[in-house]
Amino acid sequence: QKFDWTEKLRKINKHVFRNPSFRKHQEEIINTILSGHDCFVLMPTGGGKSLCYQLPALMSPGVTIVISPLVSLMHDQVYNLNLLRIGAYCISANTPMSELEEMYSCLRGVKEGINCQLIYITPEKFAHSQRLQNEMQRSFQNGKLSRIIIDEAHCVSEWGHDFRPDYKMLGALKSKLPGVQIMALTATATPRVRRDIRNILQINEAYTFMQSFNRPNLRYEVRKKEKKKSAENIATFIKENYPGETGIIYCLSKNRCEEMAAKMQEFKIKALPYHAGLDDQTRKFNQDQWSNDKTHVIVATIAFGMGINKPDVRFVIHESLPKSMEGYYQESGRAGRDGKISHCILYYSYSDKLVHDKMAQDDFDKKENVRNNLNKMVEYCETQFTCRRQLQLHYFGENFGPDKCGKTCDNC
Ligand SMILES: Nc1ncnc2c1ncn2[C@@H]1O[C@H](COP(=O)(O)OP(=O)(O)OP(=O)(O)O)[C@@H](O)[C@H]1O
Repeated sequence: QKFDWTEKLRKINKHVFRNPSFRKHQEEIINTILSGHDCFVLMPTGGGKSLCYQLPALMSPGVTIVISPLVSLMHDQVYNLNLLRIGAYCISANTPMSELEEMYSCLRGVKEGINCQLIYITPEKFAHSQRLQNEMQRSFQNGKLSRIIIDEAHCVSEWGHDFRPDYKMLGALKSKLPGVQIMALTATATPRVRRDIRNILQINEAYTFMQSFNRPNLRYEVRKKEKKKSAENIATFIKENYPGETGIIYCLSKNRCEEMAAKMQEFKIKALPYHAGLDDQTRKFNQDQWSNDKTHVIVATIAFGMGINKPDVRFVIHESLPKSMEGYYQESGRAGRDGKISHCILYYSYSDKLVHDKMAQDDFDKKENVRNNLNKMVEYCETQFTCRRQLQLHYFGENFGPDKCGKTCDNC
C-alpha cells in the first residue's frame, strides 16, 4: 500500500540508513506508526526492530523517546545514529546536568544549534525523576513529543525472564499522557508475557506484528553431560568445529565460570570469565577483549546478557540446565546474528535440575513458577523424538511443524 510518505520513507531508508530495501514487516510497521496507531512488535533477535522506530522518528516533527533497559546498549545505539548524522541523546542516572538541560530544551522544542530526534532514557531515570515526567507531559501537551518507544518490553512482566520493577512505572504513561502513541518491542514473549505487556502498558488496541521466532541458521542439540569430562568435551567440540572462532559458554555459578575459563586455557582455547563477582573494570575488560576478537570464548553466568550484539558468535554452549525455555531461547539466540550457521549445544544431566530446585527453595513465592519453568526445560532436554525447534516455538505459542526444521536439530 502506498502512502503520501512512501517515497520519502524509502529514500531515507536508502540514503540515511543505507539499507538497500526493507526487511519483512518493517515498512508495514513504519506505516502503522506514521498513521498514528499504537504498535506491538514481536520479532526475533537481529530482525531489525530498531529501524521500525528510528525511521519514523526522522519523519515526525517532535522528539521520539525510547525507553531501553541497558545503558551500554543505549550508548551503542546513539553512537551508531550519530555516525549516520542523526541527532540522539542518551539519558541515565549519571548524565551530567548540562546534557540533561540540552535534552530538556529538545523536549520543549527549543532546538537552536541542537540536533535531536531521539532521546534514549533508562526506565530508572523515568521512574525516579519527577522533573523528567513533568517535562515529558508538557512536551506532549505542546505537540513536541511524537511518541514513546518501549524497547525490550518483556521487562514489564513479572512472568518474563528479565523483569525490571521500574518498567512497571511505564504503565502510567497512558494515563499521564492521554492519547500518547506507544510502540512496544520485544524479541521474547510467551502468550502470557504478551498479555501482560498489553495490559500493563494499556495498549490493548495496538496493532500487533509478530514474526516467526524460528532462527533457521541455528543448529540445536542436547548432549549428555559427563560431569568429570565436561570441560574436555566442550573443548573438543570447539576445536573440531570452530577453532579460533567466537563463542559463549554459559555456566551456573561464578566459581564454575572461573574453573571453566581456566580449563579452556589449558586446552589452548583463548577464554575469559564474565560474572557478577568480578569488579566492573575486569568485567568490562573481558567483554571488550571478546568483542574485539582478542579472546575467543567468554565463559559466563547469565549476567552476560541483554545488549550483547556481536554478530559472529558461532556457538553458544550451556554447561548446565537453563532456568527456563524463555531464558534458553534468549541466551542461545545470541549465536548467529549475522545469519550464518551456528551451534547451540546444551549439556544436560538430571542432577543439574536438582541443584536448581535447591536454589529455588529459599524463594518460596516464586517456587511454583520456577519449578514449572524448569520442568519445561527438563522435558526439552529429555525428549528424544520431538523436534527441538517445535518445542521452543510451541512454548512461544507459535504453530511450527517439524517439517520446517529441515533436520537442523539433533532429534530431527
Ligand atoms: N532493512 C534492512 N536492510 C539491511 N539491514 C538491516 C535492515 N534493517 C535492519 N538491518 C540491520 O540488521 C541488524 C539488526 O538490527 P537491529 O539491531 O535493529 O535488530 P533487533 O531486532 O533490534 O535485534 P535485538 O533484539 O537483538 O536488539 C542491524 O545491523 C541493522 O543495521
